[in-house]
Amino acid sequence: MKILEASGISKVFGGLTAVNKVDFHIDEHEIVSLIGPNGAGKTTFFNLLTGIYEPTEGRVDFLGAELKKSKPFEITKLGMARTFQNIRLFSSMTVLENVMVGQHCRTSSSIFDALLHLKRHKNEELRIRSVCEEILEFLDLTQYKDEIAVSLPYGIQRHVEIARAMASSPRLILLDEPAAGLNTNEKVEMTTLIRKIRDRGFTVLLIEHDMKLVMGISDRVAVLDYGNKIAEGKPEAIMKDERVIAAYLGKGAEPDA
Ligand SMILES: Nc1ncnc2c1ncn2[C@@H]1O[C@H](COP(=O)(O)OP(=O)(O)OP(=O)(O)O)[C@@H](O)[C@H]1O
Repeated sequence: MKILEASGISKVFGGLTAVNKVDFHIDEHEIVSLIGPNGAGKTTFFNLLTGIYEPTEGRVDFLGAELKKSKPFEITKLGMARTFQNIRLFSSMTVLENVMVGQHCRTSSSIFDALLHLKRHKNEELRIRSVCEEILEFLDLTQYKDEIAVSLPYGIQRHVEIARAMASSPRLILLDEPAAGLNTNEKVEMTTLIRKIRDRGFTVLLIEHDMKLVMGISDRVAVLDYGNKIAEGKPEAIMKDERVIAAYLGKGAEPDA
């Protein structure tokens, strides 16, 4: 089942076409990677999917309905969560608190319930805490739950960001360069984590520059170059695609170099 579909989407900034008439879809439970050289339009494409930008033309359908002028928080509520290229954790909060923020869009008690310390709010708090503790357990992060998130190693912080995305109970998780800044061991752990979240039932779309990770984990890979989708297919086919090699990897380069 198609969970997300972009049909002919473009984004023009002044005179620059950052994304040009791109068709794209992702099926439920797939892991799909979006690759391309610097400036190819990957982040802009993510921003179009998540409501940060409105397409200049084309449309995006998520779970069968068009995302027309939807704001990012509305899209999160619909079931799409994302992480960012630069880690965005709350600096004064613990790991558990950061993850609990992710559940915010699923709460039903109001600010007044909280201010008045109503039982409804307390029960909600307990429910959120238990959901988030389970996510931390699932991602082997329980030992860090009371630590200040930003004091932890970079690799762990990236896992916490993904835990926070999971906490909004999304159908689709978008990961923007999850392996950026990670060392070799951390990249292996990240690969394991992404597989694990897919096996739990999530659908994953990632932007990633690390070819080893991309080719090892993806069911499908889409390639952007100067805003155009120049190739799409299984990793083995993408690695051999002449246009991809020329555009992205440089002629004669090995994809896992
Ligand atoms: N807000 C903006 N205003 C004007 N131009 C922009 C804006 N955002 C991106 N661009 C331009 O659009 C093009 C695509 O940029 P984008 O950041 O989407 O590429 P990318 O593939 O994500 O690159 P990278 O891999 O370096 O993150 C670039 O030429 C960039 O300079």
